[in-house]
Parts: sequence; structure tokens; C-alpha cells
Amino acid sequence: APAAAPDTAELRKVLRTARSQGAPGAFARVDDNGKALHLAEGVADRGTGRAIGTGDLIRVGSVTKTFTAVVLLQLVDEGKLKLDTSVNTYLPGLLPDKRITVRHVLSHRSGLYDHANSLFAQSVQGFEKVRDRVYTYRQLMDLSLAKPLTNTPGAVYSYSNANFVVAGMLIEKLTGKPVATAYRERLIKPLKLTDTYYVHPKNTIPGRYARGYMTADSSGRKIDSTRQTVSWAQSAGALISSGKDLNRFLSALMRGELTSAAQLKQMLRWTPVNSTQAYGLGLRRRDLSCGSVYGHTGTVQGYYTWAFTTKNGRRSLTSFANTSNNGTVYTTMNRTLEAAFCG
Ligand SMILES: CC1(C)S[C@@H]2[C@H](NC(=O)CCCC[C@H](NC(=O)C[NH3+])C(=O)[O-])C(=O)N2[C@H]1C(=O)[O-]
Repeated sequence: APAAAPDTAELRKVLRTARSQGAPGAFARVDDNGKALHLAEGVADRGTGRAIGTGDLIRVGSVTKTFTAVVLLQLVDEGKLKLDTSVNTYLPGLLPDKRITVRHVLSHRSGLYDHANSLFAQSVQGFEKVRDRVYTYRQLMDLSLAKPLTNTPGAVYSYSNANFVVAGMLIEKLTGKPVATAYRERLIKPLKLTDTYYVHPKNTIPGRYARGYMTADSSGRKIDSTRQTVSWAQSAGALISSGKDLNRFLSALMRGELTSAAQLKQMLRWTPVNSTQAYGLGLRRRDLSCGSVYGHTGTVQGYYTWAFTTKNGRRSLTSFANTSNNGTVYTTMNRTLEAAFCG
């Protein structure tokens, strides 16, 4: 079970270490049984020197996948689709193998090739090519389907952003509305997530936000990567949010406020990733020294995010660093989970 209280000293040490390893700024917000803890080190903006704060809006990357999965599970509750039915039943002819089900897509077991691997083989050049591009879902699927399936549908976990492009296509087909409407009507408004936006295809961030600085492959030079459409990801990674909102969303999810108990149970059926991690439906499980936590991580250029909560949703952590393509910072920031939950 989680420790009595988060280890604030250790959290601060981790954030300071991340800064020393190349993150211009880093923060951690813990919501612990209604009490909020705010820690921040460094800057949100290298140009102005403005200090980063836990209230800064951030690009959350693949934490978007959890929002997308919850919308689809709400549609299951509404009888609009079934998890073990072929994707091609709802999107005729989309996928090359009719054995790929909705559940395979949401648990990264479809075998669909991750088009991000091609786009970002060269980190900075790849990013510069796509940062202002606007893709259709069809164009993203063409990028993925240009390569063969990586595995037999359902056989193994193989992470692919293409899965949550398909999930977005399912939402738009089954609701008849853009995914932005589904996020807003089903999650953002009901939970009053006032810092959460799906602005695609715009490349700007509203309000007060952290600038992001990706790290170049060889030189380690920092490039301001704040301006981007994240159109290569969309329902797989384009949400903008804040620590407060992500903590609120994950807590509500695990308290059973967003889906039926039956669909939350489906979300928590695990495919092993490694000895301390597993993947459910759009949800990661991280096994810590004091127990498991549930949420998602996110990486878009210049933005590293961790968002996790306890099984009962009473303690949630969002930690963040405004850099990317920096494995040392990533490994360091992973330590915010033990500090926040196991003390
Ligand atoms: C599985 C992940 C880590 S990667 C996946 C998704 N993000 C991406 O696929 C973007 C990858 C390129 C990011 C870029 N890296 C490179 O260009 C490397 N050549 C950088 O670090 O700025 C996301 O978010 N997910 C993370 C997740 O789910 O935690």
C-alpha cells in the first residue's frame, strides 16, 4: 500500500537531478486525499527565464491514449461496439487482417506498425518535417499499413501509436462527431478539466504553458519544439492538459466515475510488458516497491509526462520535464513514482 505520505525531499532531489541532466524545467504535482503538493524546479521558458510551475499547461503525449480508451469503453457501455469484434466490422476494409479486434487495438496487440518509428528515425529532422503538418487519419493509416504487421493479431504486446489512430477513427465513426467533441462532452466538461484541450490541427498551446525543448541526437543541443500540431498522433497523443487535470481524470477513472464497473474491469485486464509493467486497455500498470499504480506516460518532442494514480484513486501524481530524447532525464524522472507513492 502507498506510504503514509509522499517523500517531498526525494521528489525535489529527482527534479533537481533532472535539471542537472538537461531538463530546463521539471515539476511534480501530487493530489493526496484532497491535499495538493506542488514541486517545481527550473524554467518554463528559456528565453524569458520564467519559472516553471505545476499549473503550467503541457503537451501530454500518450496520456491521451487513456482518454481515448475511456471514450471507447463508454461507447461499449452504450452498446455501440464490442471489444472482441473485428475493427473491420465498424470500419470496413480498414485493416489488412479481419482478426484484429477492438481489444487488440486498445492493448497494443494488433501488430499494426508504429508509423512514428519511420517519422522519427532521425529525431530533429523528422520532427522539423512534421511539426506543422496536418494529417488525415487515412494518411496516418497509410503510413502504418505501408509496413507489414509486426505480429499475429492478439499474440504479443507491441506498442504502436497506430492503434490509437484506429481508436480515434472508431470514435468518429460511432459518434458521428470529431474526437475533440467526444473528449469535451464526455470527459472535459463533466470533470471540469478547465486546463485540458484538444486543439488539433492548431499548433499552439492556450493560456500559460511550459515551452518544450527536445534534445538533438548527437550534439545534445536543445531545440524549442513547443510549436507543433502533433498531427502525426492526434487521438494517440495530441491532448494538452495540466497536473491538476490529469490527476483529477485518473482519480475519477479508478473511482469508477467514468465507465461501468464491467468496462473498468476490462481496462484492468493486463498484458505483461516486462517484470514490473503491464498494459491494459489504454492504461499502464507500474509495479512499485509498495504496490501498483495506474496511468500512462507521454513523450512528444520537448514534453515528458508521467501521470499515475492508486487503485482507489486517492493519491495521484503528475510529473513532467520540458525536454525529450534524453534517456538520462527519462530514467531520473521515472523515480518520481516511487517518491510520490512509496515514500
Ligand atoms: C512509448 C513512448 C515512450 S513513445 C509513444 C508516444 N510518443 C511517440 O511515439 C513520439 C516518439 C518520438 C519522440 C522523440 N524521440 C525521437 O525522435 C527518437 N528518435 C523525442 O523524444 O523527442 C508516446 O507518448 N508514447 C510513449 C509512452 O507511451 O510512454
